[in-house]
Amino acid sequence: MASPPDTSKGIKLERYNSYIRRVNSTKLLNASSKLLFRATLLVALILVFLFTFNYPPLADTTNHHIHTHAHFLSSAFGGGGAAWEKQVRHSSTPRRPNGMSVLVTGAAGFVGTHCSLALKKRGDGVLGLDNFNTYYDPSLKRARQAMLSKHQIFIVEGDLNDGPLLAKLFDVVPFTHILHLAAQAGVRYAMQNPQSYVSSNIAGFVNLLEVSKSANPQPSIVWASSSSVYGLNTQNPFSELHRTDQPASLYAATKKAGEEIAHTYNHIYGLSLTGLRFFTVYGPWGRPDMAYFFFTKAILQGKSIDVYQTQDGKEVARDFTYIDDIVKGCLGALDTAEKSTGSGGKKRGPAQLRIYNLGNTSPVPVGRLVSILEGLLSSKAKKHVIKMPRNGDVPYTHANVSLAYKDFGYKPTTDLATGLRKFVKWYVGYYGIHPRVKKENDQSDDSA
Ligand SMILES: O=C(O)[C@H]1O[C@H](OP(=O)(O)OP(=O)(O)OC[C@H]2O[C@@H](n3ccc(=O)[nH]c3=O)[C@H](O)[C@@H]2O)[C@H](O)[C@@H](O)[C@H]1O
Repeated sequence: MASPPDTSKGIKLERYNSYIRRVNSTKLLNASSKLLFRATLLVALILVFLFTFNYPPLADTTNHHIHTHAHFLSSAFGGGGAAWEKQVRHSSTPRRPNGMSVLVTGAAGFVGTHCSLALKKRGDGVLGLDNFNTYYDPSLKRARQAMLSKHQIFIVEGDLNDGPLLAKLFDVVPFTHILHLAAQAGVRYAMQNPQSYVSSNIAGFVNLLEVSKSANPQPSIVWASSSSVYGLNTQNPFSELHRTDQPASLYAATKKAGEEIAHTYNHIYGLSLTGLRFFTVYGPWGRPDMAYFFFTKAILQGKSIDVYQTQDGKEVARDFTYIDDIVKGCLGALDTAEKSTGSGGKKRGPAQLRIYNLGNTSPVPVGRLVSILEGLLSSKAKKHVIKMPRNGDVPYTHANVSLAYKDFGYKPTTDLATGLRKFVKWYVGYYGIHPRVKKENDQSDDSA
């Protein structure tokens, strides 16, 4: 009889194999938990990094971001996060039927702040963009930002030259309009820092147009040009038909370049573009680098001011235009802006291309500006009358606004004395000054 086969070796082998399987599966488990741990650590590190640098900032109150932003500008935009996107959407959503959704660049600037408020008050959606640069006191820009924030207007802190950031904004919001006011302003500063004009007014504008032409839908764009484009033009009052090929400053040249660049993007991509030539805009929440503003400060401090006159001893004059009139002009231009005709970078037909003067139609000599301020501040200015330095200034500006009147009813209504009274009232309130400001004829003023 054949003996039964010996199975003891097979059983031993089977036990050994199952032992090996157990050991291997434990190793596998350990390896995968290590991998999971490392991945979690990496995600946590990325999150800590993003929150530390707060980019893009959620609610920014310090100057710290001016520097961190510069650091990030060269790198690609990293995405905004859900809370950030919610703020962006909320701010830009219109609250009236057929309301606009407007991206306001330079929203923490003088004209940007006033226009943002006016748009929001009538039910349009407004998202601000501003780089809070230090060309003039950024704390004034922060104060404007705080005022806008009270009206549920969110300002994204970023630069026009940050392509990924702009693209992200257009991903999140289908803007119907852009009110493009961000720029390097100031005529005389262009001799000190020419590159900043090229960077903001040319490169930044092109970047904005690049993103706009690729957007779907393409927005309609209204943007700030300048009375300075008339340069050495001698015909008066300045009409949009007059020559603008003789700029007297680099500032003017970059604004004129903007007008030509607008033509190109309109021609190739069907972008609807409206340029507004602002004439020396002044008023509450204004720009400290402008003469009416720093004259006020100097007069109150008893310091001397330089009052320019032309080389042949004549008075220099400006068509000073009050901010509320400019805001009406900006809204009128937005309301009459036709849709862009292209989409996703392709033109589908001819689109609107416009240029308008927005001035006051009533030039006032700088000497008269000073005497109005003296009256309002009850202080004598220490005037130092000098020949206008060769710094890009022009002797005289005077707007013909009949085109803006015809197309959107633009009609300035504030004379310089009335506007300066409102400015001085704001100035002394904002800076907490108690001068001997005249009280008579004082009218209530809602400032912004
Ligand atoms: O319309 C514009 O497109 C520009 O308007 C504004 O430029 P300007 O009209 O030059 O305003 P602003 O500097 O306030 O000088 C006012 C007057 O004071 C004279 N002026 C100036 C300085 C000084 O020390 N003394 C003086 O007499 C000076 O000669 C001038 O006659 C904006 O700044 C500019 O960004 C742009 O938007």
